[in-house]
Amino acid sequence: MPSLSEAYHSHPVEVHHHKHPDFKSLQELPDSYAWTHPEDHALAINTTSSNFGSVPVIDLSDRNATRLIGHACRTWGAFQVVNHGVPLSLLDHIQWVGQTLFSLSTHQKLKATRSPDGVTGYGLARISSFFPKLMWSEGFTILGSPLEHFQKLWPQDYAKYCDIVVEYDETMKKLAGKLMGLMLDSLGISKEELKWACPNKGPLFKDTCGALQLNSYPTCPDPDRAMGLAPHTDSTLLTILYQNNISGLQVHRESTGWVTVPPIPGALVVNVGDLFHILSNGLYPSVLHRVLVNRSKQRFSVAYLYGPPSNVEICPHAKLVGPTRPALYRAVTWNEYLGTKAKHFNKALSSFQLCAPKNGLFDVNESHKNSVQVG
Ligand SMILES: C=C1C[C@]23C[C@H]1CC[C@H]2[C@@]12CCC[C@@](C)(C(=O)O1)[C@H]2[C@@H]3C(=O)O
Ligand SMILES: O=C(O)CCC(=O)C(=O)O
Ligand SMILES: [Fe+2]
Repeated sequence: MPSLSEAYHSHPVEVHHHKHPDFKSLQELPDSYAWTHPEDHALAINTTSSNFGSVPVIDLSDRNATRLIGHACRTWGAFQVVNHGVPLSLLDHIQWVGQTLFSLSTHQKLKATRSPDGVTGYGLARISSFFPKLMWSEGFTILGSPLEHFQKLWPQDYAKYCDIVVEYDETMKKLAGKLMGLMLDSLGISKEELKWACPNKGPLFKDTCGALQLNSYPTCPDPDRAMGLAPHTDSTLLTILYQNNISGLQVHRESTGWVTVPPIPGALVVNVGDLFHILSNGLYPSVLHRVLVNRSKQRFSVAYLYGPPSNVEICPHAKLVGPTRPALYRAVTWNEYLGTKAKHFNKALSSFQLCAPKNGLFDVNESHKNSVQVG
């Protein structure tokens, strides 16, 4: 069974780590990081508005939680959760791990560099190659045990950092299973109706895969022209995001444009990912999001990227497919999806489309041909 760590073997993602700057030493924004240019509207960073409210905040102990989650997924593709049961101390601890990691010297961090065909380790945003400008951030991806990398970063005291990551991973996995159940429930699908969710032995959703992404957005000398993390959707079923108390995350909504997701102490942000989009047959669209940076405060976040067991094919659920609503996507495993994302980035989802919603039917091969390869 190919594991997630092999997702990029067929499509190595070349990111030029040697260009990695020491952000702190830069007094001015280098041109390679400047996303706005008077003649280049395509790269405009403008936040359209933020007077229209933001993503719903849902109390998981509310008896209407399922309905509220359904509404949030349909209309925003994202929501915040409170009363989620994750101890605040654990959120503090994982933030401490991230902050300690990113404040190591560049030389030290590069010892744990992510390889082009690997998933884990330190590096610039993997999606960098699809954009003409660099992003003002650094990241660290963890899959399973962080031991190997952490031993390189902290030869003496890696164990205490590992313990926190393992606890965070386990806690997020449980919460993700719960959220997955609620999201399915809101579509009228019980867990028993999703075969892979119910293994013969052990708890529901026990064989799922998860990755942790630690992100740091250093203070920036010219934040209005910089981009922390460029617009993207996550290639997951769902993503649980912890952000520190510095705002920067924005979600895109057709009707309003870019909307800030304000940090709420102790709350977690949940994003619908591309695989849930497929599973829901397009009813819960994956949310486009990005991160802006600021001049005076370092921003920090941790994403738990949640997906199905690696051998499972995700397809539109039978209950959501019928004569008036054909299956919009073909079946795909998480590995195949990540490989396609690495190659086609924001064209990945439509490359699995079976019928174009507006222009009627067209064949899958057509859609493959049409997907543009950038970078
Ligand atoms: C399991 C995943 C999901 C990944 C790839 C791999 C590990 C890291 C994830 C992210 C995290 C940052 C944004 C993103 C777009 C990126 O560049 O790396 C994500 C990507 C995806 O959701 O496609
Ligand atoms: O930093 C954030 O708030 C968002 C990070 C993100 O989108 C990701 O890691 O996929
Ligand atoms: Fe994301």
